[in-house]
Amino acid sequence: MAALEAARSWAASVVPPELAAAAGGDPLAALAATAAALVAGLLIVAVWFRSGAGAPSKPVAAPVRPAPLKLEADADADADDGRKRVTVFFGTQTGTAEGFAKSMAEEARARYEKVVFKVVDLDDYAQEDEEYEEKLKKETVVLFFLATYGDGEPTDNAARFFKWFTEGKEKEVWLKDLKYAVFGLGNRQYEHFNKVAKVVDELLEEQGMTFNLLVYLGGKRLVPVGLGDDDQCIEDDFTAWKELVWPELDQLLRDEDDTTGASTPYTAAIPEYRVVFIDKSDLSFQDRSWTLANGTRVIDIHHPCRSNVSVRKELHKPASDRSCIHLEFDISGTGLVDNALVQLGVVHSIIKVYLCT
Ligand SMILES: Cc1cc2nc3c(=O)[nH]c(=O)nc-3n(C[C@H](O)[C@H](O)[C@H](O)COP(=O)(O)O)c2cc1C
Repeated sequence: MAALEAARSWAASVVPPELAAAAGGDPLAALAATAAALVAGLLIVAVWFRSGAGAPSKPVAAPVRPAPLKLEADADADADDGRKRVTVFFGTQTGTAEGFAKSMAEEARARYEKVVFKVVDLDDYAQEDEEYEEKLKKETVVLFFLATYGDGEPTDNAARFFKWFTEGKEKEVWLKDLKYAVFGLGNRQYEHFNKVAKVVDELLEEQGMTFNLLVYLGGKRLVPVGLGDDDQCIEDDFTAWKELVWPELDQLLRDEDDTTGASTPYTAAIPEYRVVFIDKSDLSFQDRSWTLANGTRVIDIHHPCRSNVSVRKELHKPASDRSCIHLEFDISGTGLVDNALVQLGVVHSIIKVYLCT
């Protein structure tokens, strides 16, 4: 008891009277409460530091392209079951080429149900340089989607392949059977527009040529290199290039008993259009649109409106026996789009159509 009294009188000398009053007038109780609060505070600080929240902030790493997801349809892509196979490679920095490669493969799977399409990051294709040759020898049809960066450089994930492919030894013998098509992703504002795609396309063609000339006649390059330009609309470039590729793939991938035909789910989903060529002087076609009593103009299949063709380009070379015409219709002023919104850039007044045979 004497010790307790001694402690209480020492506490009274160190604890401020207001604090002792808050603890019911007992300076020892006030001191105990203060010590408990201090210990609890220290514990909270210790836990906070352990959790890392109090650690000095680390430098933020540069964003890294997320690892590509393995597509479900790729799961059986390596199985040797006698099915035809197409490998779709991509070299990308910000994902556009990867997106195009996946979209192409997805559409192709619907067109050619019996064929295996595999989408591959060029970096993942081979761990060692020698593996590129080993694996490419087994390919029969490949599609490349390659972006160009910097001073005409490949993307990070295509750099190792590009170095090996451009600096490596002669490849003509094993390239002889490889059918290929290259789509480049670039921007015309840069000096080396689509350089990587152009180089890969040319090397593939050149390196197999000697052998091709000797052994058989037949192009290895399925279509001219696609030069996607994101200064304009790169999606349109991709669409136009695809229209050239499908007829070539039809020849390579369709079996004789294949009934899916070119009218695959993709084309079936597109509404049918009737193309009517009219003479400028034919006044009966001048205007069949119909205006309601309230002034609303009706435009439908029975009441078509005229629009001007602002662009007409044949995408095939003159030597080709096929045709793919890129048409652009300017529908401003037809009432199909609001001109004010067109002026603001909210909607487009150009409709692009590809007429291909
Ligand atoms: C920093 C930078 C450098 C680029 N350099 C080139 C170039 O030299 N040549 C070219 O054609 N395009 C160049 N481009 C355009 C890209 O290739 C184009 O945006 C492409 O669509 C990107 O594809 P990705 O998203 O698959 O990486 C460059 C773009 C950036 C941002």
